[in-house]
Amino acid sequence: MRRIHCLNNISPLGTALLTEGYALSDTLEGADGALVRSASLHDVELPESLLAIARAGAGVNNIPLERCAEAGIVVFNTPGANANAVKELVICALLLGSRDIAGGIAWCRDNAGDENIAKAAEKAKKAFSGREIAGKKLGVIGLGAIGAEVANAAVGLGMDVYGYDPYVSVGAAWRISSAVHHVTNLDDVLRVCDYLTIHVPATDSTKGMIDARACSLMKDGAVFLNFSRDSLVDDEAMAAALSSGKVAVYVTDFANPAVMRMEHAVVLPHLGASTAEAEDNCAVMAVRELMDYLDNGTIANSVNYPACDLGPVPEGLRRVAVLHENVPNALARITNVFGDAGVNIENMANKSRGEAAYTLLDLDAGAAGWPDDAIERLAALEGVRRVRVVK
Ligand SMILES: NC(=O)c1ccc[n+]([C@@H]2O[C@H](COP(=O)([O-])OP(=O)(O)OC[C@H]3O[C@@H](n4cnc5c(N)ncnc54)[C@H](O)[C@@H]3O)[C@@H](O)[C@H]2O)c1
Ligand SMILES: O=C(O)CC[C@@H](O)C(=O)O
Repeated sequence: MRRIHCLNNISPLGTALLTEGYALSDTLEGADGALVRSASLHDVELPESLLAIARAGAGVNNIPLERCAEAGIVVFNTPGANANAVKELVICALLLGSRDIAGGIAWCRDNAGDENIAKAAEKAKKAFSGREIAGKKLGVIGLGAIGAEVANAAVGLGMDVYGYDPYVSVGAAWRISSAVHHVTNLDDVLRVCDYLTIHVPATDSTKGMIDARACSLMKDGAVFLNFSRDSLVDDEAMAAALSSGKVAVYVTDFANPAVMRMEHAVVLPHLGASTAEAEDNCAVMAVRELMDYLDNGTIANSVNYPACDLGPVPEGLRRVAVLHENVPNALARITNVFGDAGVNIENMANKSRGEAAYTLLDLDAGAAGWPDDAIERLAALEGVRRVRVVK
């Protein structure tokens, strides 16, 4: 029985896909796989039993990717599965940053007991007037699953869109409307746009990307949207930019004590992916990735190991999966273990990604029989992180 532990609430549409041979487990201890959303695993001890973690979502900054890779734990995410949900909220945020909708709603609530509220509203409304987004310039920083959708939707709303992403994938580039201006320098986007929205992952290199210098380059009265992660924006710099009027409104999906003190910040409690549809999509994709890895050794959409796929295990063969370091001679050492034992390698795949590598072998032991010590010998090889008989 394979045991799966959910570290957050995961849509039942996903967990219902767990077939015979799988069971949900109440604890991480003893689990083969884990499903997670935003729970932080940085300070969590990961049990020896754990083979894989699937993040039902895009951002993986809550998971210690390197520690997992070294321990032979494959981490997956679900690219694009919640992009539409985030795009829709970003469009809403563009409007929240343009019209004082939040102020207007608060005024109505505050005057709920006034019998003459209709008349009073006509007088009060000038305090909440705004501007239209059509015809304005929008800068989209990061053109992956979400950024590309935001850029295209904004074009549809009549905005003049500028996109910046030095690492854009070919697939994402194909999805971007030809009306989006391609900008190769972040400073240029910051300088020309009335609205800016950031859709890059939170990593060491993107931390504080929107700092005092970036804010100083923005147009006076720019509107900045952050639906990626709070670490991308230097809170002190943003507070100063809001106080001086450099930034008119900061709409962020990430509540923290610093942003709660900022005047002109519109703060949401991480609602970007909180739709039934996105939660279902992410859960279904995460469970499928986890099961395909546990059942067949297939890796698709991992963020710490290379993609690798030999399909379902052929009848009569034994599949062995080896997670190892990407070092010279690793493959020869692995295949020698079976050559020495007279086991035929019927099919094989070997892929690498940075310092990590993965080898899948479909084996036929034939008349010689399965060598009892093969797994121990593989596990003892230099640079091998984990060996598993998949089937
Ligand atoms: N608010 C929410 O609920 C919510 C939901 C989903 C995702 N997110 C956040 O949004 C981020 C983006 O999600 P996605 O699905 O679009 O991911 P994605 O991987 O499809 O896209 C990220 C893009 O950022 C680009 N990029 C990386 N570094 C960059 C840099 N320095 N400058 C410009 N571009 C850079 C990459 O090339 C890639 O195209 C996630 O990492 C996550 O943190 C938040
Ligand atoms: O699970 C969530 O609610 C948020 C997910 C989101 O931040 C993501 O990175 O996909």
